[in-house]
Amino acid sequence: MNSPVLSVRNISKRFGGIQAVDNVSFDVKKGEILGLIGPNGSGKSTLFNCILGQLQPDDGEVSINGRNVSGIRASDLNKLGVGRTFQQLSVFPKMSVIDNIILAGQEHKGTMLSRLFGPGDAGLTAEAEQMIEFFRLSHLRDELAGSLSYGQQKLVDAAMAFMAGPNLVLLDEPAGGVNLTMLANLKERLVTYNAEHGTTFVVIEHNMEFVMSLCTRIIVLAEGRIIAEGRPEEIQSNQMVIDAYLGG
Ligand SMILES: Nc1ncnc2c1ncn2[C@@H]1O[C@H](COP(=O)(O)OP(=O)(O)OP(=O)(O)O)[C@@H](O)[C@H]1O
Repeated sequence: MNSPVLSVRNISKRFGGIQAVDNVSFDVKKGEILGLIGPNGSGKSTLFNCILGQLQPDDGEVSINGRNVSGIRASDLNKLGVGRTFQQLSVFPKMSVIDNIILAGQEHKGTMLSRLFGPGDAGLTAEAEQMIEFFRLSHLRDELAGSLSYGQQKLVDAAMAFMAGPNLVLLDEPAGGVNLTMLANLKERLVTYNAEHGTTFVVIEHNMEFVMSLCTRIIVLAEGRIIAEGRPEEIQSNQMVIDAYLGG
């Protein structure tokens, strides 16, 4: 089957007088790492939230693996193997790293009340242990998530998103506030996961070095519209993109 993992068709979203996303369409194929870049306020997060069912678009349609998911609840998207990370960290600071990751697994499996009941097991410990090892967090397994450095918490956040056993992961500014050593680690882990599992990523990012070296394709948004699309090297030499974003 050749249908794209993610298909976005004519998505528009307005907030009062602001056209945050304006008739945006694109497809993402299995195994692609797509970067979504653009100036502050260009509509990247709004587009993510429309894709993930956290905002209802005014127009347009989103399909995942050929299935129209417009109007679907965010929690049901998890069950389709869609993971996400947020611009703001979503770890529970007073819980250990392992418990945060197990809990994320419970949520992805649709245990809606898991956050109220706290971490049980639900057969997820072994999976969580593997995820901890994969993200090289074993030495921090039992530490409270809130005691970790910001970069380490971002890795925990990523591990949580990956507990969906995802086909598709949307990462919202994974590099934001992360130091250089951690960044290299994060990028290497994402590339390895992509190569080993064929997982598709869509990444919003302002760190150009990170996004250009991580992604196989880049889409540039400005004022809610796609102004360019191409390979990283094409985007970096695109005059319209330099004028609208990279040049500043
Ligand atoms: N809930 C909201 N209510 C009103 N306006 C909003 C809302 N969310 C976003 N906007 C506006 O929509 C536009 C697009 O914002 P959005 O956050 O999607 O941009 P962005 O590209 O993700 O920005 P950044 O890079 O700063 O995160 C902005 O003008 C923003 O002020």
